[in-house]
Amino acid sequence: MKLDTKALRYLNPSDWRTLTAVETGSRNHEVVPTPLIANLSKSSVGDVQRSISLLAKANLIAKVKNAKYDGYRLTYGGLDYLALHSLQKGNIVYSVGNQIGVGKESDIFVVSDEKGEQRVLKIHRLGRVSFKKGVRNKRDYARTRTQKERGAGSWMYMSRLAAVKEYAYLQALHDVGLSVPTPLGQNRHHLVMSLVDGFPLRQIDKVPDAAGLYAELMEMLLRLCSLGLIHGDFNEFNILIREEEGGDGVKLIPVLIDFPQMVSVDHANAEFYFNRDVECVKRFFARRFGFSSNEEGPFFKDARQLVGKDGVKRLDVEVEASGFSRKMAKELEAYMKEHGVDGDAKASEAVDEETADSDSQSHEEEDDDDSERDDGVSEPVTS
Ligand SMILES: Nc1ncnc2c1ncn2[C@@H]1O[C@H](COP(=O)(O)OP(=O)(O)OP(=O)(O)O)[C@@H](O)[C@H]1O
Repeated sequence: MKLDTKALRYLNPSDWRTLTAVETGSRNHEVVPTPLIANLSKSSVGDVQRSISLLAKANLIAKVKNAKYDGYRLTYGGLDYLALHSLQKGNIVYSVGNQIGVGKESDIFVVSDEKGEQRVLKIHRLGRVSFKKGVRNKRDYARTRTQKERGAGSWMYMSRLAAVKEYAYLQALHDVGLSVPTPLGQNRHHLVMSLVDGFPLRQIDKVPDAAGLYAELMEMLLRLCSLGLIHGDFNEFNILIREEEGGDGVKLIPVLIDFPQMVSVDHANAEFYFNRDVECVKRFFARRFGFSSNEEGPFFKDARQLVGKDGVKRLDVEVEASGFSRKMAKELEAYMKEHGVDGDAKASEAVDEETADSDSQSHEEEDDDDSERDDGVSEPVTS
């Protein structure tokens, strides 16, 4: 989805208040009635009318005729503006540059701060799939939705949860020195992190020391486990490789970038996810680099022993306490399950030698037409 920031500069305070009013009103209104917008925005009637028409023209809000009354709803563009505006006020983002990634559930942009330093803006867009197909719209306006559907079930809320989750893990992992981008800020469904100067492992054809890199990735999985976490989507799409000059030549450093499925080692499906992570790396190294380790494992039962060993912090517990609660985790998980969101695990499994070359592209194409994702990776336990 495009992020057209043109109007960002010319919105005046009344426009921002009006946009915020539509957002606030959306919490309990499918379609926010115009008088409510006026009321919430605390602007004069004339100002509100002007702002509404400007916001509608810029596609930040959309007019909806509902059976009972006319009103407006916030668009993804409008929510983007509110998030960006807050990130700009917090001096986290100054300007928005090129889009560098389109995921199934997110868009990635390069942004810069005031000094021109480049950063990455990741915008979570859960629910975009149903929007595209109009499924959700039809459902939304055909009947009155329950409170749960309006609030907790909405794309806005779920996208925000996904960003809160990613940011909480990013912070926790960064704090303990795991190789992840530096978290820089989060607002609504947006999060900002440092730009990693590297490429997804997926795009790398040759490595000087496959055994070394493999060992490092397994080490990372075990380290995560010792911190109480299972990645759940640990694969060549979510590991960036950057080069670092060292005394003995160039070293390849893996950086973990995406944790849509991160779960606690105590999660009912922890073992399944752990094994799948291990298998993903094994399969990729065999296929791409012709490397297979002589060692079996690592096994979950051994990895599980590492949890909390030598006083290591449990990040699953910490993250839960830090703002991404167990209730939020459950809501997000249920939503992702319902919508067939399952990271890249299946995509990685499905690709064989023939398609492996043009992969980054095929991954994107897949994102586009595979709208109703049905990854079908069976999980043994439903929690
Ligand atoms: N911090 C970063 N630095 C550099 N590039 C990044 C960074 N974060 C993401 N990218 C780029 O954007 C791409 C998509 O990122 P990410 O995997 O986080 O998005 P996603 O929406 O979860 O994708 P998908 O759903 O397809 O897995 C990455 O493959 C990488 O090329």
